[in-house]
Amino acid sequence: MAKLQMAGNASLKIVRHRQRVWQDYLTMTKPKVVAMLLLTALVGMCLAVSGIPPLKAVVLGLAGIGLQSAAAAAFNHVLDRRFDAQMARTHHRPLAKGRVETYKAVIFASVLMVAGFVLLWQLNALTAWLTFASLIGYAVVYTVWLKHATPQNIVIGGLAGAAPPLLGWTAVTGQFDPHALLLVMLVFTWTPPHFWALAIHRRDDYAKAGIPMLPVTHGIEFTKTMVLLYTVLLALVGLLPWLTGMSGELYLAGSGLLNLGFIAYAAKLKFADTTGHAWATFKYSIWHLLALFVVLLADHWLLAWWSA
Ligand code: HEM
Ligand SMILES: CC(C)=CCC/C(C)=C/CC/C(C)=C/COP(=O)(O)OP(=O)(O)O
Repeated sequence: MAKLQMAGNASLKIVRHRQRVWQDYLTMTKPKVVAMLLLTALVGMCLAVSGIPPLKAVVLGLAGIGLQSAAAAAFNHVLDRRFDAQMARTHHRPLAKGRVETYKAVIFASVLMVAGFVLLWQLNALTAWLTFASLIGYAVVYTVWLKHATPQNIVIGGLAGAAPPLLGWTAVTGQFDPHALLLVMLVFTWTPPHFWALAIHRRDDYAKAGIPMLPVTHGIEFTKTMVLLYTVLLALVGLLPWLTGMSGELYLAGSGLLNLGFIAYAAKLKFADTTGHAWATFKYSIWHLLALFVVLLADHWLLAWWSA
């Protein structure tokens, strides 16, 4: 009986260990961020055509962009492991804690990267190379260089995270379109208030790790002003899809409300509250982007249905 119980405990330990390993590898891919990137890519795919985009482009495109984004995130975990270990928010990460060996994480990220590239290559070379450029932009240019070089790091580096709508668009059409760049501009101007709200909340973490994020180099008050200015800029950029005729009135109303909400959060952060409101502003930014892209899609399909 005792032997049976010991064997049971041992197999339970093995199962728990396996679960932990899976969990660690999943964590390295930043799954929630990748899910959001894929939503923006999917909307890019849908807006690229008047009907429903071809299934092959959707499946291969999302899988390829998802794998390359996950690879970029895993490379970021590898290259940032020493800085992650110094910050309260990230010190428990698999590589920072040493639960996953660096060479295994590099192999994992490389396999995802190659698999993603091969899938996208089946669609077209433009999407494969653009996605690879975004991977390098985030995993190397931002993580290794920009992040430690200038407080404008996330503005410039944000271009890689803003690329998926364009990647989705080219996955379907195989060519550039200025309308796709409007979608990129939306995510690009959304990124600074998204990140700086969080950076205000986590200022001491970044100071401790010696990373020159804006609240560390220019102070919290200045960063709050920049958050507010970027939400206003985002609201203006948000008008462009409607002004250019890409999107209709449903988009105008929905994006208008969402952007006014973001301005209200940023204004409260700047004028009416202490830094305590920064976390709420960061959380709002995530729901804002999700809803903005759902509204873009709903508007696109409603317009197509209306004129069908
Ligand atoms: C350079 C650009 C960006 C920077 C520096 C940045 C930074 C961050 C950081 C540090 C977090 C973690 C917050 C936490 O501890 O909970 C986060 C969360 C998040 N970011 Fe960003 N971000 C960027 C761009 C983007 C983009 C382009 C997207 C999607 C289109 C995105 C989507 C998200 C989502 C969904 C979360 C929540 C993840 C979760 O709850 O696990 N971010 N971001
Ligand atoms: C192929 C392609 C589209 C690539 C883009 C990939 C990608 C995952 C972009 C998201 C940007 C992001 C989460 C930045 C945070 O990094 P951080 O190091 O500042 O944050 P951390 O401290 O939480 O790691």
